[in-house]
Parts: sequence; structure tokens; C-alpha cells
Amino acid sequence: MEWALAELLKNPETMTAARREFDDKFPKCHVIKESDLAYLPYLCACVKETLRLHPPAPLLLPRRAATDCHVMGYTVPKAAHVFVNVWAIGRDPRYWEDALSFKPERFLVGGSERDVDYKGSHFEFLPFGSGRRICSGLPMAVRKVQLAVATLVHGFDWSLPAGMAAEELEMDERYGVTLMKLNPLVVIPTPRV
Ligand code: HEM
Repeated sequence: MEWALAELLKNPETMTAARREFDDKFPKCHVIKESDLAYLPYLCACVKETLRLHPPAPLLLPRRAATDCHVMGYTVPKAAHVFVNVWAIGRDPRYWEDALSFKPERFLVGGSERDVDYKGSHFEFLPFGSGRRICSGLPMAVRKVQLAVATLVHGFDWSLPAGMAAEELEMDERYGVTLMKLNPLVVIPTPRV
């Protein structure tokens, strides 16, 4: 959620587009419910784009090779620990157009990645992993994050601390088991409803 808000603030045209989507479909005093998410494809694409650039588990969970195997010309010996760097895959320009830019529309109808979902069968996008150890909380996690981001975006105007321009907002990462912002996001909310 922190990364999503940071990206929306850093790319104000995406915040405006997400807002417009709400305002076109719901009255200002509307309290967003889970069932409303079906009408907010742009907001859902913002969450997807956030998870592409900032996967909370950047190396998934470690795997251990059950047998010697050969993958793309490399030999992986039996019992080797294997880490899948989904952070790097999500930013790889071989798989993503304009890979480092925050462009939610790539996941929408007409976008280059419109059919990519969370289920682990599109190997260029694996924020929840893949295969038999895929995140078992996936359906709940996606809905809850979408709902929380939607509520924050719809419910408040967000501004940066005095004098800070959107382009100055740093996106440095603290690398670890989970991928966090190096410096926590500082923003000023003003209720809209
Ligand atoms: C945005 C939120 C979340 C993200 C990005 C996420 C991501 C992940 C990832 C990448 C894995 C490892 C998958 C793999 O190595 O293939 C995982 C495993 C797991 N996650 Fe999540 N997760 C999230 C939320 C949740 C929630 C809310 C729950 C529980 C309600 C949950 C339960 C689990 C469990 C139990 C596993 C281990 C599955 C296994 O090893 O069989 N996760 N998650």
C-alpha cells in the first residue's frame, strides 16, 4: 500500500486517472465496498503495476532442487538452493515495454500486458510466486490491497510535505526478505468526503 501510494503521488497523472474513474462511477460520499472493485479496472491495474515494480517478496521463498537438472544451459545440482528474483524479472526490458516506468494502462484492454494475471502462469509477473507453493493468501491479499488503496485514493486528497515536488519523491528500497521503502513515505491526507 505504501508503494502504491508513493507511485501514485510520484506519477500524478495516474492519481488523477484513478480519481476520475471513481468520480465517474460513484457519488463523492460513497464508501467503497469490495463489490465496487469490478468497476475500478484502472485502480486494480495500479495495484498490479505496483506489485510488478515492488514485489513484497522479491526472491519468493527459497526452493531446493530435488534432482540434478539443466535450465537454460545452466546445471542446477541436486540439493542446491534456488532463488527466483521476481524483482528483476518484473523490471526486465526483454519482457516489459518501458520497464521502469509506472504505467498501469499496460494491464488494461489495449495495453501490452492486458491478459497477465496474478496466478503464476505468466512467468514475467510473479508477485505471489508460482506452482504448488504459490501464495495461498493470494485471492484475499489482492482484494484487501485493492480495497485499501481504493479507499485511500477515494477518501483523501494526498499531498507531499511542504515544498516537495512529485519528482523529488525518492523510491529507494530497503532490501531484505521483504522489500520495503528505505525511508517511510511521509504524506499529508485531507479528507475528501
Ligand atoms: C500483497 C500481499 C501478499 C504477497 C505479495 C504475498 C506473496 C507471497 C509469495 C511471493 C509467496 C511465496 C510463493 C512462492 O515462493 O512461489 C507467498 C507464500 C505464502 N503466502 Fe503470501 N503474500 C501476500 C499475502 C498473504 C496473505 C494475506 C496470506 C494469508 C492470509 C498469505 C499466505 C501465504 C502462505 C501460507 C504462503 C506459503 C505457501 C506455501 O509455501 O505453500 N500471503 N506469499
